[in-house]
Amino acid sequence: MDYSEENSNMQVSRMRPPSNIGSPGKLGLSEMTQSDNNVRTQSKMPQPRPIKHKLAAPVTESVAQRRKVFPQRGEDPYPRSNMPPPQTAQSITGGMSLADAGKRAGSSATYTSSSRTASSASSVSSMSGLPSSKPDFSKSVGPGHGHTKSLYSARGGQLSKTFSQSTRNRPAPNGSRPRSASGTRNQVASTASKQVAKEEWNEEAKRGQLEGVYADFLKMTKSNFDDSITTIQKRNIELEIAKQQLETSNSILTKELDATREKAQTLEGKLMTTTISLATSLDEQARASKIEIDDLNRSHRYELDDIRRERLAEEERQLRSHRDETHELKRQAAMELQDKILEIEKNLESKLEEERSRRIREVEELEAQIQRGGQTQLVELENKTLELQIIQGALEDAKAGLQREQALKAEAQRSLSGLEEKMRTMGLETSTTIMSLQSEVQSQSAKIHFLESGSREQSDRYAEMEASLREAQESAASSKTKLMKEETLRRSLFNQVQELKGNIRVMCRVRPAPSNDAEGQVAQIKYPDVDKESKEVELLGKEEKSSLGNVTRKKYPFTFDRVFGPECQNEEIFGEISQLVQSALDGYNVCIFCYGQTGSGKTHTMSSADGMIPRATRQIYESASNAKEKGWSYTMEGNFVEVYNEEIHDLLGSSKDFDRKKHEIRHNDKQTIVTGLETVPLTSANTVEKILDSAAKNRSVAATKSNERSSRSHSVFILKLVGKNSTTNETSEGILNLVDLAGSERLKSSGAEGERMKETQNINKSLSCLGDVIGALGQGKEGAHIPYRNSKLTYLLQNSLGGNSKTLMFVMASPLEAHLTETLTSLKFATKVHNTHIGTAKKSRRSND
Ligand SMILES: Nc1ncnc2c1ncn2[C@@H]1O[C@H](COP(=O)(O)OP(=O)(O)OP(=O)(O)O)[C@@H](O)[C@H]1O
Repeated sequence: MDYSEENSNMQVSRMRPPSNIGSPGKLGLSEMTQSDNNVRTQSKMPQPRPIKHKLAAPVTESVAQRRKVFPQRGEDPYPRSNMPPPQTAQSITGGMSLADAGKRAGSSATYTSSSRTASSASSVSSMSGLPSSKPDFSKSVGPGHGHTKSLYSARGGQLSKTFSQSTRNRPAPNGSRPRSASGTRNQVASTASKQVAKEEWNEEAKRGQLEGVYADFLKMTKSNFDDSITTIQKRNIELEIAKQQLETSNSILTKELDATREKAQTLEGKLMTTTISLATSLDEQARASKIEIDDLNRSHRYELDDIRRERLAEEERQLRSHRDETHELKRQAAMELQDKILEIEKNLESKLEEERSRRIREVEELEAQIQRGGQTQLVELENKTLELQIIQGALEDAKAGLQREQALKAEAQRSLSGLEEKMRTMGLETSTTIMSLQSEVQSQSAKIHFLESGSREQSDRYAEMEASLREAQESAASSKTKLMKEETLRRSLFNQVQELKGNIRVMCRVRPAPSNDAEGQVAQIKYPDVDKESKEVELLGKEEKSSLGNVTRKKYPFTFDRVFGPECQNEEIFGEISQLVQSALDGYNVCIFCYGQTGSGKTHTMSSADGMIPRATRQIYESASNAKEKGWSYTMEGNFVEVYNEEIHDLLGSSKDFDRKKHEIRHNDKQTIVTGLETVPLTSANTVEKILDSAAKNRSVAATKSNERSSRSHSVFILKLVGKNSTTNETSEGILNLVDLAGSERLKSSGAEGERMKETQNINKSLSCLGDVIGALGQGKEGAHIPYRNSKLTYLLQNSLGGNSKTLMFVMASPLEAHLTETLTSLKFATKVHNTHIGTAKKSRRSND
């Protein structure tokens, strides 16, 4: 390469060539090294191939960073650990500290590789004309690159050595060139300028000198070049070695990479196998787990089912025991209540009885006393009168005697005076006679006096007796009045007892089983308190077989005001209701009805020869006649009707008129009037029997499946009782309704069809209306609507059901197992009625006072 040629194209440097060319110092070598690097780049020296692609980037980054000045890179002068150590800088600056160098240069922020490069490049280019913009290999592999350094350090100490050498050979920064280098250069320049000044005028010499200088410079340059070439060759060798090392390491690394890849593949294979086996085992595990979960679920379900079953059984058991307990408690409470009521009743009854018997006793005693007193007094009076008469007679005799005596006395006195004269004449002989006569006169006078005093005593006694007789008569009159009052009190106390018993009372009667087995088996019916109060009845349901084969029977316990077993006769039953019948006489509206299915014994209880109707009328007659003594006189009249298919028929009329004659029910001033009815006055007890006979003939009887002689209508016997007390001027109006209801069996069990079905429907409708009326009355709301008008039966009984009346219901039960369902239905209905409390009854009684 011809450098002179090259220089001719270059701009002429105004700088004087260094005079000290022949002794190239460290600086010159250093600068050349930099230039050589550039030259090496120009001569297409093989660049060290980046080992890894990743290595290229940090190099560029390093270059870019190095191009920045400190202020651009921040205040930290050593942003990276690969910056040249301060010691190196110090050595470059000739023992001057970096801070000192900065101060001298006037800038503290020019210590950058780029400035160093630019300065060295420009100095070299200005001297050698080499382009300075070529890439600098040393920069790319220099110490500024931490990664590279570390890599190279790892690969071999030689390469590291080369780099450090390269670092050491690097020129100092432009602004802080070392004193030695600049001094040398200045010395050379001043020496040259002195020589030029001396030989200014000697051009030849000057040219020769210049040529010599130039030749020296060339020599120096050449030697410098040679040195540089040697260095470069050495460096080249080093680099070759480094390249070989790098290639070796590259091949090792490639091998390692291959091995690693193989390993990776193997591992991948293994991983795949492991993954597959794992997946398989996981699948198996999942399947096993699923099966296990299924098993667990199933067992859990079974357990749950068991627990649920157990819980249900437990709940049922508890419920049953609770129900039993509740029932027992209720029963006990009811029993206690009933006991209390019974006790109160008994107390009241006993008190009443005591009071009544005491009063009666008193009255009887009084009457007896009066009678006794009167009689004895009369006897006494008679005796006294007799005595008086005797005394009067005696008195008369005494008076006559006295008169006689007086006449005798007068005669005696006359004879005495005659005698005195005689005595006087006769002397002393007659004085004794006179004395005796005087004593006789005195005795006679005393006798007269006595008789006179006895007569006064007798008349005093007579007056006394008359006074006591008057007293006795007055006391008898007051006792009679008291007795009347006692009767009124008795009635009110009796009514109180009735009220305590309840204005709606329910009694149950179980009829006896038929003698033949034709009607089927007898149901199991128990009477738990038959020996005590006879208020309970318990039905045992049909046999039920549980899933475990246990045979059980359901118990149906019921409690009423009284329960009559099959052996009870009508007489005993009437004993219980006779007091209620008495209430009708006392002015109350009384309603007694029999309820129950067909054939359960309603008609037998109510209308048979010794049923409630004949017994009630008989009692009423008796009571009415007894009440006569107490001043009461009664008029009684009866009606007998039937309600059939919501029509009223007069049972005392002609059956032919049933369809022709329409009867209407009217309520007038709390009285019920049924138009067009035959009213029969009850003048004797036997009249009732005639009435019953006539009614029985007329009564609608139809054959049904349930009972061949079943009554298909409700029959109502109405007895009006109007009483008047002539003594107290009181009046009373009571009504006794004795109702024999139609059979209550359900439509389904009756098997009725056609006309019978219509009958059954109507019967059921009116019975259900009766239940509604009782239910509405039981609610006890003042002014509440009571659905009397919903059926003919309830409308007819309007004044005998509720407020102003006393009601008694007989629920009749059949003992047959075939009738168990119907019996239960009847008893349940009766229980509802029994649980109803109807307000206090009021008697229809007026006082004329
Ligand atoms: N307590 C009893 N003692 C004896 N026999 C009875 C008794 N109760 C009912 N009977 C008899 O049972 C049969 C049916 O009785 P009853 O006619 O009184 O039943 P019922 O309920 O009035 O039927 P229906 O609703 O059809 O009028 C009759 O033969 C009756 O004599």
